[in-house]
Amino acid sequence: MAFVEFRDVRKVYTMGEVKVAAVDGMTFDIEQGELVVVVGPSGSGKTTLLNMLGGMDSCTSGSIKLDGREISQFSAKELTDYRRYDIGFVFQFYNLVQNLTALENVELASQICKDPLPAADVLAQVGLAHRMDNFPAQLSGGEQQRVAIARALAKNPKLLLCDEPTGALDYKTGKAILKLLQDTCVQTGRTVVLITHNSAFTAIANRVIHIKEGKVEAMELNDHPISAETVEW
Ligand SMILES: Nc1ncnc2c1ncn2[C@@H]1O[C@H](COP(=O)(O)OP(=O)(O)OP(=O)(O)O)[C@@H](O)[C@H]1O
Repeated sequence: MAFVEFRDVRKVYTMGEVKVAAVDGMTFDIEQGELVVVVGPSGSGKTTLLNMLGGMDSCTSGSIKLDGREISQFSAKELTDYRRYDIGFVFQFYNLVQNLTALENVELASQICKDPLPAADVLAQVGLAHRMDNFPAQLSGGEQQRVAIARALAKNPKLLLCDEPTGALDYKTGKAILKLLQDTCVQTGRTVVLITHNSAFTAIANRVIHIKEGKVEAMELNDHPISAETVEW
């Protein structure tokens, strides 16, 4: 049994008379400790896939399992617990609380989960030991994204889900964030899923899932991922 199992998953949105199959029969596995890049053009269903995996949206049919548990059958209460305890999210636009310091932003997440990691330690891990008492407005975009990553990691989640985490950053800063996500995966064994439209990112992954028009077009395993430091786009 794989750590994550997607089996013939569909998500159909209905808008009046029109039905859109955002995810149209996807099947794939993810193993624990992998850095997975899900790549596909705009509108191919990446965010929908991530939202279902993260328990933010339900599937119309099919089966989604994480660590042997059938997410797709969860009640609303079970989904709340799943999002709270099992999943760390990183979004393109950081979503930090502006009137809390970096440390307080991370502590906020720790407060809602069972087995958090110490907020200050995680901030140090992402290279922000010297910026803990700063407010988001006093931090650069890359630093804010590091706080957001620390916030997600402090929950000690089973899965770290990242939706275009470098989308709002310049080239150099984006690369540093990719490196941080790759290091997190290699050094802590955390399973990281990153969605992107940038096919250059596939070179750093252990597993690449190519999606197109709501379907898995191809899946590759990469025995020798390159360091995020050397990736070019
Ligand atoms: N809540 C919704 N209601 C109706 N249609 C939706 C909804 N969410 C997504 N869709 C449609 O489903 C399809 C897939 O969308 P999704 O956001 O998953 O793609 P994406 O690959 O993440 O795109 P992008 O890279 O542009 O964010 C699109 O055609 C989109 O318009």
